[in-house]
Amino acid sequence: MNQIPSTPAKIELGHVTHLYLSATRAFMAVRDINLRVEEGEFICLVGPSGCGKTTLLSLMAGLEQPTAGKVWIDGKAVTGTSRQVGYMLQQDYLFNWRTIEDNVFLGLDIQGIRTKENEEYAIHLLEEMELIEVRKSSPTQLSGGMRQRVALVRTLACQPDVLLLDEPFSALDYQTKLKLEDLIFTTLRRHKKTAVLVTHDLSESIAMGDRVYILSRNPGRINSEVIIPSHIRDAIPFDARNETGFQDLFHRVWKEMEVVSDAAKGN
Ligand SMILES: Nc1ncnc2c1ncn2[C@@H]1O[C@H](COP(=O)(O)OP(=O)(O)OP(=O)(O)O)[C@@H](O)[C@H]1O
Repeated sequence: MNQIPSTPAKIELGHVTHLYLSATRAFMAVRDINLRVEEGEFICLVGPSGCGKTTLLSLMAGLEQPTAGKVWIDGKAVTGTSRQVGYMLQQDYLFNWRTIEDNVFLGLDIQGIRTKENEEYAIHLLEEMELIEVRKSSPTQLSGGMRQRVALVRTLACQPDVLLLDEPFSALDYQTKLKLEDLIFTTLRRHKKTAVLVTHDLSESIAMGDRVYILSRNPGRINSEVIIPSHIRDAIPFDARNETGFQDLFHRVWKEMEVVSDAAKGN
C-alpha cells in the first residue's frame, strides 16, 4: 500500500518502479526509487546514459504514470500534467515565425491564462533575463544562450513552483553555459522555486545543487546521495567551483560514477 507521507515534501517519490511496455517486451527503466525534495531545494540527478533520469522527470511531470509506487507533489498524488510543474529541455522549441514576446506568451495561451497581469509578469521576466531589447525579434536572430533564456522565461511565465530541467545547458558553448548556470540559479532562488536538474556534467551538478543523486542502471536505482555543504551551495555556480572542498566533492562524485558505470558495463 502506498502511504501519503506525514509531512508533505514539495516532490516525493515512494517506491517508484517504471516499466516501458512494447508488444514484445517489458523493460524496467527504474526500480524502487524513493526520493524527497523539499520546497525551494535544488537537486541534481546524474548517472550513466539510460539509468532513468529523464524517466524520473517524466514521472514527476505527470507525463508518465509509474507502474508501481507513487509520485506526490505537495502531498497530492500526481495523475497528469499540471501548471504547477514546468519542464525545460535541451532543445528550446521556440517557434521561429513568432516574435520572442509571442513565444513567451505562448505558454500562457496554451494554459488559457493570458491575462494582462500574467503578460506583465512575463515582460518583467524578460527584463530580468536581459531580453527586453529583443522582445520584438525573431528567435533566428538570437544566440543559443539567449534562446535558452527565452525558453526559461516562457516556462516561468506560467508561474510553476517546480522546475524540471533536462540537460538545458548541454547544447551550449562552455562560456555561455557557465553564464546561464549562474543566471538560472539566481533566478530560481529569487523566485523560490523547487528544481530538479538532470545533467551529465558532474561539476555543474555540484555547483548548482543542494544535493546530488547518483543513479546506477539496469534497472535505474539511486546508488548514492551527496549533500553539498552550505558554503558551496550558497555561492553562485561560477564561484562555487573555487570554494574549498569543491574538488574533493568532484572526485567523490567522479568515483561514484566510475562504480556505477563499471557496473553498467558488466551488465
Ligand atoms: N518510451 C520508451 N520505451 C521503451 N524504453 C524506453 C522509453 N524511454 C526510455 N526507455 C528506456 O528506459 C531507460 C531509461 O531511459 P531514460 O531516457 O530515462 O535514461 P536517461 O538516464 O535519461 O538517459 P540519457 O542520459 O541517455 O538521456 C533506457 O534504457 C531507455 O532506452
